[in-house]
Amino acid sequence: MITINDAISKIKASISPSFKTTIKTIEKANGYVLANNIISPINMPPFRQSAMDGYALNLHDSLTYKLIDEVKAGDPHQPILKPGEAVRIFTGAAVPDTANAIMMQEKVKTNGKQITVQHNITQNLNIRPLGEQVKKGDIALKKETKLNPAAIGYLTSLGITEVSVIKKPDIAIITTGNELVEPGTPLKHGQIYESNSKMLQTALYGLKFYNVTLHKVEDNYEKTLQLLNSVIKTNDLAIITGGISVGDYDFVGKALKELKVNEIFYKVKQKPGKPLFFGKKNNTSIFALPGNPAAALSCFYIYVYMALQKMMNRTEIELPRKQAISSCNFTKKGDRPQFLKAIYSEGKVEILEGQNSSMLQTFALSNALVFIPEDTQEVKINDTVETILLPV
Ligand SMILES: Nc1nc2c(c(=O)[nH]1)N[C@H]1C(S)=C(S)[C@@H](COP(=O)(O)OP(=O)(O)OC[C@H]3O[C@@H](n4cnc5c(N)ncnc54)[C@H](O)[C@@H]3O)O[C@H]1N2
Ligand code: MOO
Repeated sequence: MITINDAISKIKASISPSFKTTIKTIEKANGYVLANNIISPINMPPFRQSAMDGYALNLHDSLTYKLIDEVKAGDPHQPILKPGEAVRIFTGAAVPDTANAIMMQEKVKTNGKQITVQHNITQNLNIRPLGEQVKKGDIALKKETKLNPAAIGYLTSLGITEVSVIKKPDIAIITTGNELVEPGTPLKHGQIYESNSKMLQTALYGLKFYNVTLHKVEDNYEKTLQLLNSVIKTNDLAIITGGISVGDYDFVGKALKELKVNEIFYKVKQKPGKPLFFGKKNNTSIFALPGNPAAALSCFYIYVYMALQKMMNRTEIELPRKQAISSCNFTKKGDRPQFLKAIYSEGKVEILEGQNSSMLQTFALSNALVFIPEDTQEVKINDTVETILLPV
């Protein structure tokens, strides 16, 4: 049995960022990481652009100008201004080459075809220069930038419609157990509804991993072997739940051994999630999470989350941790370090009742896990505790 820190270090050391790339249309690229530098195909702005509604001027020594024309946003024409001439102009419109400043209309008095500006102005005032944001041929966004809505807007403003990004992993969720049935079927004695697959799929979707397939297998060694063999070959990540403990019908460990999955660790000194397995075969990472639903989800957030971030080459790979003030007392049973379902708000955290790893009701109310280290037995009101914020 290894420590939590060892387990975390081993996962970090065994997963390298994925270099598989894929092309995404820009509207589907949010959350992806760029596989290459994006070179701007145009200047942005593509022309000298007015930043104000007002008057474009060809500056001269007097404050009075002769109004000769008008340019609206989108107009293609370029009036030619002599010194002392002005054109009416609007925000976003192309500034004529012969104009060298814009005066906002609030600071201009008009009198028919004559206008008077309130004071002298400097060259290029209120003109957004050609290529001010990015120049044609320059790097618009660097390789490894994670795309967000602003990036999608920015790249679209450059006329870009698709991008090459790091492919997100293909993920298989495999649930195991004879007792598991789909909701919709009445339960026979001894059966329960299978819930881990939907729970983990939802957690993955919440993290924007959508290439997820669901598989289930009964407690049968041959079938487990066959299924695991095929999903490991065709996915970047396999998340198995159940069948990893020591019971006579827990076949996952035996099957992984038979398939020559390289065991990186099995069993972590922690509660919940003691029988956690992590291994690799070729480039596929394999987690076998305990079947108990709350244990499976805790392990997902503490370990699988990190593996996913590492695959995506992200810098922040663990969930954020905060020191928080406990609003309740808690006594730990046993010496395993514990992750406790909790509600965090504004620096305070409440450890909830109902921490059993088979129970999800408490988890459903939680937005955090409080970490109690091995050497702490007791938490008292107002003690500071380490709190992991969940992405919920
Ligand atoms: N003799 C020992 N027994 C157990 C130990 C041990 O150290 N010695 N460890 C216990 C701990 S801790 C855990 S956690 C569980 C893990 O067992 P498995 O990973 O083999 O999981 P299962 O036995 O298959 O299932 C456990 C529990 O979870 C329910 N389950 C399983 N899959 C699902 C699912 N997809 N949806 C909903 N519920 C699921 C299953 O029915 C069981 O109740 O082992 C302890 N035993
Ligand atoms: O590790 Mo088990 O998760 O305590 O129920």
